[in-house]
Amino acid sequence: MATSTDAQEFSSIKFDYLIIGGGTAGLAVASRLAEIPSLTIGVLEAGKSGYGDDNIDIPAYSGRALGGPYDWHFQTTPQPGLGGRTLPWNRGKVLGGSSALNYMTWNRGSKEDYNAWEELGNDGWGWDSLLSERFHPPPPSFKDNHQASYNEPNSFLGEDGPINVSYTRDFSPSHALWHATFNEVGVESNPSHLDGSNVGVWTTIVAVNPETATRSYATHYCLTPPANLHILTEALVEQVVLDKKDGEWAATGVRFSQYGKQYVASAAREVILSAGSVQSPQLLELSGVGRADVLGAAGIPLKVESPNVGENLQEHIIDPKLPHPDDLFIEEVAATAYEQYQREKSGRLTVLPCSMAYLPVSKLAPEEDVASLSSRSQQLERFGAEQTSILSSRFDTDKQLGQVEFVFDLGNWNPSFAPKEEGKRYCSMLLVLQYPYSRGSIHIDPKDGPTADGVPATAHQQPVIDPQYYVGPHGELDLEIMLHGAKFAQKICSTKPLKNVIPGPASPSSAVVSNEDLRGWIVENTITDWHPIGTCAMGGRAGQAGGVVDERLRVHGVKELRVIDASVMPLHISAHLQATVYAIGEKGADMILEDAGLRS
Ligand SMILES: Cc1cc2nc3c(=O)[nH]c(=O)nc-3n(C[C@H](O)[C@H](O)[C@H](O)COP(=O)(O)OP(=O)(O)OC[C@H]3O[C@@H](n4cnc5c(N)ncnc54)[C@H](O)[C@@H]3O)c2cc1C
Repeated sequence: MATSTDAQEFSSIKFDYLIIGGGTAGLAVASRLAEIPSLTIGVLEAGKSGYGDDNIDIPAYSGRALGGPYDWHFQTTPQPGLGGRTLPWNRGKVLGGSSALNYMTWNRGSKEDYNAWEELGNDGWGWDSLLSERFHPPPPSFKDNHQASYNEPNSFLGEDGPINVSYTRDFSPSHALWHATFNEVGVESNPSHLDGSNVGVWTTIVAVNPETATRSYATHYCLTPPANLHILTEALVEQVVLDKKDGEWAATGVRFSQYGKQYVASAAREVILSAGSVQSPQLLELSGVGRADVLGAAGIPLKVESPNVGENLQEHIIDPKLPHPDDLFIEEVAATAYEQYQREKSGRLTVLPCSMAYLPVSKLAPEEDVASLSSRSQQLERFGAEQTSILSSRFDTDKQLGQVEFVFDLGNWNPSFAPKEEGKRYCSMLLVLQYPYSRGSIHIDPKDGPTADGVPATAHQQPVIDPQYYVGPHGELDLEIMLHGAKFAQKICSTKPLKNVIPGPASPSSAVVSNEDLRGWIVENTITDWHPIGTCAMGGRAGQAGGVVDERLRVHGVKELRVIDASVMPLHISAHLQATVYAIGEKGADMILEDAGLRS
């Protein structure tokens, strides 16, 4: 893996394009731009390379890197809607970014999710094949044994590309019960869940290369970088350098620090911000682009007033339910599992959560409740006519969109749950809200500056992350949808064949019966799904009044500066994010090359 930590040498290079953040989108952009040999590309990544580390590579070890040296260790502010709790918000501080930390699930939203972005005036962002993966089909017997089905021959899966996706080699014993249980309550298996509608029950594919049985992630875009691609690690970008060109602000480079020393690197063509949904808005604000009140309070001189920087934060949220498992677990012998993994690339260490189902609220709640939720969604004032119409149409029964996701996994996913019985093991039924109404924000913290000496807030400090979970009329709607989801999850856990191995509820306990109690349990147990978006959103027709970047991802009010990462999504999608983020990276790189006249 050819990266460098030589900041002195890096800052002496004359770059055409500089990319801030060597994460999921950033490395996709960098490697695509570097395909043009006449261009010189630089990437600055705050973390180290974790290439070859078992805690990143081995599928069943996913989760181990959370809270360790590859994590930014972010936290939300105390959330009134969660009883005052703060939530840890893990993000990857490592080459590959959050794609090195995630749980490897690989899926897409429904067709309507992307079409909604286009309907807002972001031309070119509708559902049209954006394939960035190389799919490895399983053998036919495997498909039947594990209900691992995808649509042939018209599958919307890539056949080329640096990211490899496949079915896991082995499955948890619980997966054999998953489809049948949903089928029993009338939910059909969906063999084409990647082709534009994810509604139904299915077996997910994952970002794992089956030949090596290891995680396939953004670093694989740049394993052997060409000579014109320079990747500097352990370099924290502190600011985008903005200079006046022909009377307008333009990005000309970045200021960064490494091991306590300050440097500048310059870009002749463009700077690209790919620091993710938490730090792309932070860096815009630190560079003088954002809300006047936020920048003023933190001591940052305002260059471009942009009211939506850091606003519009949307997050998927999880409620982990924990039924008692009976005989699902097989005895774990760690050393044997590791040996088997090394020898055969199979066994327990290749297992990931794969049991998925996405359902519309109309499958979870009585008709009158769905009508009431739809009507409440139309009365929300915040979103404007276009967004309100898109959001409320998600309750239409003919649309069949996956408003709530259900995932089953062995193990305790609930950090608030302390098992009462020593040695007792649990499994988790996760329910995940896909189209949240709650809107939060991420901003630089006025507490961090200006100090008494006039030093403003810096990139070394954590921004204020305030997702506003379950707050106000928007949040109440989210809570109601989660309530219906939680009841449905209880129904699934008490339906055969899953019921046969779950003797009874653990959390919520059997004492939690009324809606009121269940709402209380949701408030106490909701955690992040690590899917923040929207903080530098595409504004569509509304322009800067509706977002931060235009549909070609150019920052409003600043020339030669783009944002390319999860933060540009204007509305949430019903899916895990990485496939879409890679697609944003690939599409963003195409746009850069087209706009520079380097590709038609
Ligand atoms: C724990 C976890 C589990 C997840 N599970 C799944 C899953 O199973 N499936 C799925 O599809 N999605 C999952 N996701 C979501 C998905 O991984 C992310 O949405 C996606 O990777 C975000 O990509 P990004 O390019 O926007 O940001 P990132 O990949 O986070 O990249 C941002 C990069 O910028 C760097 N950076 C930030 N600030 C600076 C700075 N000032 N200077 C220099 N560098 C900087 C960061 O270190 C990082 O490398 C998960 C995410 C997490 C964290």
